[in-house]
Amino acid sequence: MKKQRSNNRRPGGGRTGGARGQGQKIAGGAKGNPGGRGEASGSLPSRERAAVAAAAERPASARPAARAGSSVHEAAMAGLPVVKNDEVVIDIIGMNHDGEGVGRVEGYTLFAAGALPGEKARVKVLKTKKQYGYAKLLDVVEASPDRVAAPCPIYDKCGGCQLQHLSYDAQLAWKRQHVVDVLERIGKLRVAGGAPGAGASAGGSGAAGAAAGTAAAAGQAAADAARAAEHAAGGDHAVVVRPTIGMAAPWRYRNKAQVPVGVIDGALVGGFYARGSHRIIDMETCLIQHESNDDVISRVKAIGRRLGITAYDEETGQGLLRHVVVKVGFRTGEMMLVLVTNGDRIPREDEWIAAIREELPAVVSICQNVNTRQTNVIFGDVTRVLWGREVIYDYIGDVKFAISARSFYQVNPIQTEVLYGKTVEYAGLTGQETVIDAYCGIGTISLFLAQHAKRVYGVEIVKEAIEDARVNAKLNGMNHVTFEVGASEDVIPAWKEQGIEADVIVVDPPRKGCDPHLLDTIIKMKPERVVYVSCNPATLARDLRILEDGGYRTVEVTPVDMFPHTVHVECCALIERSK
Ligand SMILES: C[S@@+](CC[C@H](N)C(=O)[O-])C[C@H]1O[C@@H](n2cnc3c(N)ncnc32)[C@H](O)[C@@H]1O
Repeated sequence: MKKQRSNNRRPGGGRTGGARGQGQKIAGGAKGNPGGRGEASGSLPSRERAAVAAAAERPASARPAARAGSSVHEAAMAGLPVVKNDEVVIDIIGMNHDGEGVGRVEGYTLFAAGALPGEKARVKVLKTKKQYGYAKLLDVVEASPDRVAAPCPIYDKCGGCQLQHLSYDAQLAWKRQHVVDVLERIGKLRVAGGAPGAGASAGGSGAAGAAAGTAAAAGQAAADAARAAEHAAGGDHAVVVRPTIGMAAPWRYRNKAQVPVGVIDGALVGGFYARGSHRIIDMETCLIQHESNDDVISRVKAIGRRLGITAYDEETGQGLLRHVVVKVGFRTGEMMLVLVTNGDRIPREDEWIAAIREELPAVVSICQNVNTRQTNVIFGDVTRVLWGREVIYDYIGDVKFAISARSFYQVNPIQTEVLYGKTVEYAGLTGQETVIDAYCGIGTISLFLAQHAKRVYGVEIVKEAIEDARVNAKLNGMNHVTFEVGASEDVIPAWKEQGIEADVIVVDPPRKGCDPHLLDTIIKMKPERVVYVSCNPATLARDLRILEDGGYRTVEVTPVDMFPHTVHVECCALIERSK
């Protein structure tokens, strides 16, 4: 993507102001709007880490909203250098897990959404806590060379993406640096070339972010050399963190859209909830969504308006159409449309179906899901096929998958193939191995591994996912794969008791990481290799420390960018049994 330098903050922001000293107080101001979240640090000097870590310990939902009077009072009582509504100019020295810029006023940490590392920014304090506070970006006084103009016209309102204002190279470098930071800080691991200044850092000072992509490659070469030297010397090992594998074209990558439906000025609309609210904003295009999904949603809304279909109203519980869900098979082009409705009966159902079939020939499955509960959960329990097939098909690599209305399927199929390819590479399969895939979902990784293994066992806690996994194994003629429903921490010890031994164990847990009992079982089962696929570097680092203490050695970690322009960091780690 062409990098556009900009001195302006994100769309809708103010102008570039004049330079002022770091942390210089400007004025008290009008009422602020409390908001923002803070989580684990990425790329921060050690001084900030304690404050950021403290913020990370509490989930956003548990953090109380600021109360205007008490916030100012508390800040004054605590002797903080700023109080609510102060305006200050600060240097942004890092970016936290939520993509918020991190700055300091006399050692006090402020998080400001939209500000980038290396920038000087004028911000207004929204909320103060004892160790850190939140501020609103008013002006970028000095812009980072990594700042780009976000191409999405609704970026500021939507909240689905958090990093569109950061160049893609710098996003990748920041994700790698975030992994390095947590491995060192939480995992207490030594990262080859991971010390400050040696690796890529979009969160470093000033121009460090600009050179981040190149620095990543240079840091990597240094890392490889360091690792080879250590091996030769037989010394303490260092983990290699590879550069983040990004997308050649990091847009339009999502295969699934779930759009809430509502009414604006009497017309049926669908799009997204405005940031921090349940107000629906109409949207015609989403730049990270496959174009076909945009097209289907736009036409379905138009057909709904033509037929006088009512939209569900969250407050009154009245109205019919709640969500439009669309899935597309990137390889096959097949599409599924799911109308989530507040009730069984769809008025003029035949006309709906006829219009969709005529206008959208790629749609091979039209389903209805009924959800009459007053809840934020999208799907209800009952799904029926209105027309066409129950499933669409798609491929990851050479493996074919049947995807139903409710199946979980990775949303970025291009990068899923990259991630699973890395998993297979780290598993080091020759065709003779027995592999266990813990937290297997619908068996995507299991079947990918099964192409290269003697036997694969998959375990997953959701019964429907295991049913899908078995269907998919059959679809691919793979009868050397066994799936079982249950908690990995219960089923795998039972397998061990039954005499099942694994050469390789693959884990792909949810954000909270692996259950300690499972890690204990892995250590006792002594597989040669463990491959850890993680959507949360912090819990990955925590679990790697447990495996290291249990006689394993983390060899290499590769971040894979599954969700460009968002703060989500996915990675794959190779862990070997120490000799
Ligand atoms: C990150 S997903 C991975 C899914 C799959 N490996 C994939 O790539 O599509 C984590 C999965 O773990 C499942 N899960 C959560 N807790 C579990 C547990 N204790 N034992 C087994 N599976 C669990 C979830 O239902 C979910 O399908």
